[in-house]
Amino acid sequence: MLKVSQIETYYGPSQALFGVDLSVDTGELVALMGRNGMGKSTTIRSICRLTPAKRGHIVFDGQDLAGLRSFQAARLGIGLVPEGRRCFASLTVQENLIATARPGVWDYTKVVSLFPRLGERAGQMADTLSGGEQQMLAIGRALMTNPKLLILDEATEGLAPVIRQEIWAAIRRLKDAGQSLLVVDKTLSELLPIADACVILEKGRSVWTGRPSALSGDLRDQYLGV
Ligand SMILES: Nc1ncnc2c1ncn2[C@@H]1O[C@H](COP(=O)(O)OP(=O)(O)OP(=O)(O)O)[C@@H](O)[C@H]1O
Repeated sequence: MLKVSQIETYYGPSQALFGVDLSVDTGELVALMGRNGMGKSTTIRSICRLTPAKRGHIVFDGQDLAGLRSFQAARLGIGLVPEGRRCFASLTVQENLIATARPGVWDYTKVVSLFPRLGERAGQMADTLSGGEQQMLAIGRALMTNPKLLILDEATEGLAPVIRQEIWAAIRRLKDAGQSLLVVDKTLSELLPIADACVILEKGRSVWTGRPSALSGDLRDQYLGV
């Protein structure tokens, strides 16, 4: 479904990615890992065409993304839950969800059944929600676009344990339903058991790809600092 080959990405003159390879097959959950500042968010921004790669190729669902704008990548079926959530503050929960709706299996009723709290808060403005509720809204909003691939960037960061559990339960349900997922998250104890493959980034390069079961203690020490 997604094949990223040797991408190199810059912020102005400053190079952040020096050659990242990764792929996500249909129905797979791929964990994108690495310490702080190693290039995970930049890889995601490159895939979504928010910070386009200068070199290398990204092919999604058979189409090369070169030259596309970010909204066009979204239209092809790449759904992003960005770091920091970015809900529409001046819209209600229901309006946030309906604003991005596109036809498919995910609709308002289904999103609210995944996150009942969103249904309870349907008429509330997004900026009055707790951080955890905003995160659920960000995931729900991405699902409303009916993405072929859903990308989650640190979706459980900084949340209370009980809320994190709700979000992990939702991610597991999505995976069980066959949703293709690319996930960045530091909670490896939750992420690894549901990942089909892991890609480790180090200084803007993909340095290891494999099954979670092959991720040895030495690799974790060397690249993840855990
Ligand atoms: N807007 C920006 N302008 C300039 N450099 C940036 C910008 N955003 C990120 N970088 C740099 O790009 C590199 C990769 O950062 P990136 O945010 O992709 O890493 P990350 O693995 O997602 O880290 P974290 O886990 O801290 O979010 C870092 O050296 C970072 O300082």
